[in-house]
Amino acid sequence: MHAYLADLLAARAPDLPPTLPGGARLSVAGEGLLLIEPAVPALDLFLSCGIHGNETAPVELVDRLLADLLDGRLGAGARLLLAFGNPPALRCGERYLDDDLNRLFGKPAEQTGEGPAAQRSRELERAATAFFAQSGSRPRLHYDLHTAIRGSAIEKFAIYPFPHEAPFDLVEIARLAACGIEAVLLQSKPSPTFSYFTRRHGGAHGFTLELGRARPFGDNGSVDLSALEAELRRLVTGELRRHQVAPPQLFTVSREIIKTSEDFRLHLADSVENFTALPQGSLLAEDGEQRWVVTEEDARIVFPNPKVKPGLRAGLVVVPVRH
Ligand SMILES: O=C(O)CCC(=O)N[C@@H](CCC(=O)O)C(=O)O
Ligand SMILES: [Zn+2]
Repeated sequence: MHAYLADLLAARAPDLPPTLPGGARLSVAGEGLLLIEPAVPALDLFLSCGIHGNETAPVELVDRLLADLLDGRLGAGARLLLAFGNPPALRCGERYLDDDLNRLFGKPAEQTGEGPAAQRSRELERAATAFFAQSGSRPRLHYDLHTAIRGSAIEKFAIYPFPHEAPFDLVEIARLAACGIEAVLLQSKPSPTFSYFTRRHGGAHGFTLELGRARPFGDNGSVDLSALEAELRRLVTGELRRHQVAPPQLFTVSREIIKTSEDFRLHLADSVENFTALPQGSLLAEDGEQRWVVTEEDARIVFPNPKVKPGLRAGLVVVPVRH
């Protein structure tokens, strides 16, 4: 772990130079928020990590990129916003403290309240909005880097937030494949997530990336992020490739299972992994009178979690896109 992250986790003030060795300006845009501005950027790249405080592999990855930018081993040819999303939760190694940050984006204060997570989500929204407001005609990318609670039959996958009237972008899906992302889930409705927010309100290609399983700092050696890191390093230097690679598996999100009360029961063992097949006709979940029966052919479960707060997503039912 390098100095900036160590200071952030220890709640010490950062000790940063005003410029990088190559001349790009460096400024602090808030706690865990760094803005890097070269004179003539080729693209605008926002990397966020640690939105969930126990998801450390992406935090270590961004820490490495930042350390190389600071000592000049990596030159900034892109305008960059780096966000370590939830410092208090990172300090505790918890997914979240008062509320799940990634369920608060784009929501009005009447729905989120004024707790620390709600305030942080608004600070992150402001930073992202201000960042992309200065992008002009430059390409805009946001990768929100996560890891999953459960094991997964597909280790590295991405969520493509609902793009409304825009088509799913095949160049950006190919970029994800070049990053080692094996599957992309195409969302069919809006979400209260950071990547949906930057897509909707920042005009960015926003994606959530799931990079293996959530583990503590220093325990992430088993997940291979080398292809992602190589592409991020290219993007940071300002190189925007059009990748010609085999496409990842595509899934559409058929349904979101929303827990409505504490009576919610998910009929899946805790050991069931992401992308496990769901037998057609089986009872997936119940909540009082409501029953979720698997109607889809070839359905899989992603992010099953019966412990979420009522009102939140307790799982996604996804189906493969037939080519
Ligand atoms: O493994 C899990 O159940 C959750 C892992 C995680 O934090 N995933 C993100 C996905 C965000 C999205 O749908 O774009 C989340 O749940 O916030
Ligand atoms: Zn997460």
